[in-house]
Order: sequence, then C-alpha cells, then structure tokens
Amino acid sequence: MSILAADALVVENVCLHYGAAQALRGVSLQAPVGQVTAVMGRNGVGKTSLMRAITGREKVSAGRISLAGRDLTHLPPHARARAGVASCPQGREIFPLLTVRENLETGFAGLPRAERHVPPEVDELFPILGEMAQRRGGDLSGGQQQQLAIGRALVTRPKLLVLDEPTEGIQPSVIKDIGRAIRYLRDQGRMAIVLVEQYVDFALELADRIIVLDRGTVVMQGEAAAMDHDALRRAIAV
Ligand SMILES: Nc1ncnc2c1ncn2[C@@H]1O[C@H](COP(=O)(O)OP(=O)(O)OP(=O)(O)O)[C@@H](O)[C@H]1O
Repeated sequence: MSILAADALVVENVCLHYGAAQALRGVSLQAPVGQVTAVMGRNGVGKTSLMRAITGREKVSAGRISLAGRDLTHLPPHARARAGVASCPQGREIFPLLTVRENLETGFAGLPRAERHVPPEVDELFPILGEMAQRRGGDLSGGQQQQLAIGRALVTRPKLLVLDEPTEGIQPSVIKDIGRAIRYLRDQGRMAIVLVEQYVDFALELADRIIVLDRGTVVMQGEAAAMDHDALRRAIAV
C-alpha cells in the first residue's frame, strides 16, 4: 500500500455482515483529501454497505476505519459527524416538513456556536437553495433535494464527504450542477470525497481514484486516468 497523507480516510480489511450474510469481505481503500475516490460496481455488490460502514450506520464485524489518523471504527454516527464525516445518503433523507433553511440548519448540531452559519459556498454552489429557503423540503424536486443534501453536509465543515449515488434519478442539467460542485469542493482541497456512482461517464469525469467492488471485495483499483476504461466498463456492466 502506498504511503498515505495523514488526513486521509483509511479503510482496512473491513467485513460487514447482515445476520449470516456477508456484504463486505475484507475491503481496504484510502481516500486522500483533495481527491475524489469513486466506488463502483454492479447492483448489490456492497457499495452502500461500505458507505454505511464508513458513516457508522452499520457496525463492521472486522477491520478498521480511520480519518486523519483517528480511529472511528467503534464510534456511533453522531460522533463520526463531529469527527468530520458528512454523508449524502442514498434517498437523500431530507426532512420533508422542515423548510430548506431548517434542513440546512440541522447540520449545526455538532458545531461550536460561533460556526453555526451556512457557509457562503453553499449559496454560491446551489443558488436554488437560497431562492427556496422557506419552501418545505418535501416540495423540492429530486435534483433540488440532492443539492440540499450536499448543502446540509457542507454546513458541518466536513473532512470527509460521502456521496451515495448523487445522480440517481436526477435530470441532466442538475447532474451538471452537482458535478461542478463536487469538482469545486475537490479543488478547494479541504476534504476527501468518496462517491458511489453507477453512471460511468460522471465517475470518470470526476474521479481521481476508482475502486471497483464485486461481491463484497475490491476487484479493481487505481488512478482513474491510468485505468483501462473498457475493462472498468466490463467490470461494472449489469
Ligand atoms: N439491511 C440489510 N439486511 C440484509 N441484507 C442486506 C441489507 N442491506 C443490504 N443487504 C445485502 O447486502 C448486499 C450488498 O448490498 P448493498 O446495498 O451494500 O449493495 P450496493 O452495491 O450498494 O447495491 P445498489 O447498487 O443496489 O445500491 C446485497 O446482497 C444486499 O441484498
């Protein structure tokens, strides 16, 4: 394994079980700050399970997860959030009855009082959130909800941003906005970004590193630019 930046996400030999069924079998990966690490693979290979292991929503049965040198493996999700882990989960989990503004403010919980404001980059990246500040989360389109989920994650000033299929069910113009936002956040160099993505062109456009899972194990990984894209497409083709 290569020598790591001290602020990276490091996943080592993680196993995860649902009862007797094993979803992850010794998965290891590293996601450095200032890079997008895309996790790809067919349906049901364990991508969401890996994201839930990283955010603490599922307990691992073996292995270790650390961020910036801090062991997170046995911390509950709220403690990982305080340690810098933010997630935009599959399904987005917007609070439908809260306003857009209130949804953003739910990100304040783990912050010191002086930092409880929405960072200006959220409005710059997603102006629609300002325009719709008083609308209920449930009234937003899927694409707007995805932007809100990313905005809410940014409110927590994360060191690690986990995005589980942000393009799923979203129209092309909003996919472009989301891609632009991810690229901007990567280039700011303040956070590691882990992206689960089925949409190959979007992943190839954004990813610095790609990891392919199959049946709970890593079957390909490397720098996106150096990868054989045809082999990649074959590895994830349904
Ligand atoms: N809560 C659960 N209980 C039992 N089995 C589960 C649970 N969640 C996922 N699984 C199983 O674990 C395996 C990995 O699922 P997971 O959702 O992590 O895959 P995925 O690659 O994210 O799939 P998709 O692309 O469809 O979201 C699958 O066989 C799935 O059926």
